[in-house]
Amino acid sequence: MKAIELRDVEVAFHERGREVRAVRGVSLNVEQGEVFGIVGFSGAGKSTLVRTINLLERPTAGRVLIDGKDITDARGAALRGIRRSIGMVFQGFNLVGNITVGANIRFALKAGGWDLEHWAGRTEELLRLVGLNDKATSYPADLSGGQQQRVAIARALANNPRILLCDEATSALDVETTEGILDLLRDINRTLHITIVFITHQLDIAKRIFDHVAVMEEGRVVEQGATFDVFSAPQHPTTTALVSRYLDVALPEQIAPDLPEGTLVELKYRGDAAFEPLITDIARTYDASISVLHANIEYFGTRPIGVLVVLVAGEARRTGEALARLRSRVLGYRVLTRAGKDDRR
Ligand SMILES: Nc1ncnc2c1ncn2[C@@H]1O[C@H](COP(=O)(O)OP(=O)(O)OP(=O)(O)O)[C@@H](O)[C@H]1O
Repeated sequence: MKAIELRDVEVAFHERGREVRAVRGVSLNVEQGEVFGIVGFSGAGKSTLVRTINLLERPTAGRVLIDGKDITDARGAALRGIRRSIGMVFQGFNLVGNITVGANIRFALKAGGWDLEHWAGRTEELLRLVGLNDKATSYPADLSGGQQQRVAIARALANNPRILLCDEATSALDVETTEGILDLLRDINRTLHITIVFITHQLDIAKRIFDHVAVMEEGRVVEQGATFDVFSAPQHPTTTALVSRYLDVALPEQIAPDLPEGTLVELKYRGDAAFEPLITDIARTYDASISVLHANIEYFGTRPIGVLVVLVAGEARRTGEALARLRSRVLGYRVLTRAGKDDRR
């Protein structure tokens, strides 16, 4: 079942007589219970698009459906109800600084219409869920960035939302803290069955938790699908650029000039296919020498994408045939120059 459906959504801003079309005719479906990612470079329209889901940004055109119900024109009490059923967390945490962690959460409970008698119990329950049971009386400034984001997540979950929107929720955090927050979000997604929409420009986040992903560029969704499929065989130049930035191998320049003669090639392949036998086979068939200089496997969810850098040497014509054969068997093929700079073919 679809938790979120966007149909031909447009958002235009008017700034000093100029129109900015931040979102241009975006249609996408987010299934109930999944983690859906939106990736793209800065200014692509990701935040604006996600803000249409809870109508923080009202579409200029198009429709927004939540659980099959068209909410595009909701106002007043109906709009407040929708906002309560959709939690949101931001890069900058957005906690109120001069009140305690507990008070920040009670704020959300009050807005959600909870009876006073349930506030204490619910606050404790939420803080326990995010692993901060002992922090109710602390102030946000006394917590680490990761802890502050945990409070923001607890607050966003206060009113039992069915959907959680995360806008660059880990971008202000270091790698280890990010991992903790991503694990927490995955747990919340699995145990509470909350659908998550997560914006990021970082592929290492995308590969860890997204089930499906949409790639945005200049207000449009240029590619979408299952995360592994999109990133293992990108179709659009923006996706290719995102993946390349993440997966490309930079050989240390000092070893490159010392390498023996031959062609240096970077290969990308779906890591579930056994690749080593193929290399041995090609080397034997074309009487070429193929040495593996670098091998790396990156997991997207449970599925791997492999990156290899090989040096192919031998008699020129046979080597050319070996390279052509290799190229026909991989997802990505790139000839590297000795200085480590690429020479795209
Ligand atoms: N309130 C606004 N008024 C005018 N223009 C806006 C407004 N909000 C966003 N924009 C413009 O819309 C475009 C998309 O912005 P948006 O923040 O949605 O992109 P983004 O992909 O989330 O970028 P980032 O990753 O940098 O946050 C940008 O050109 C931005 O300047």
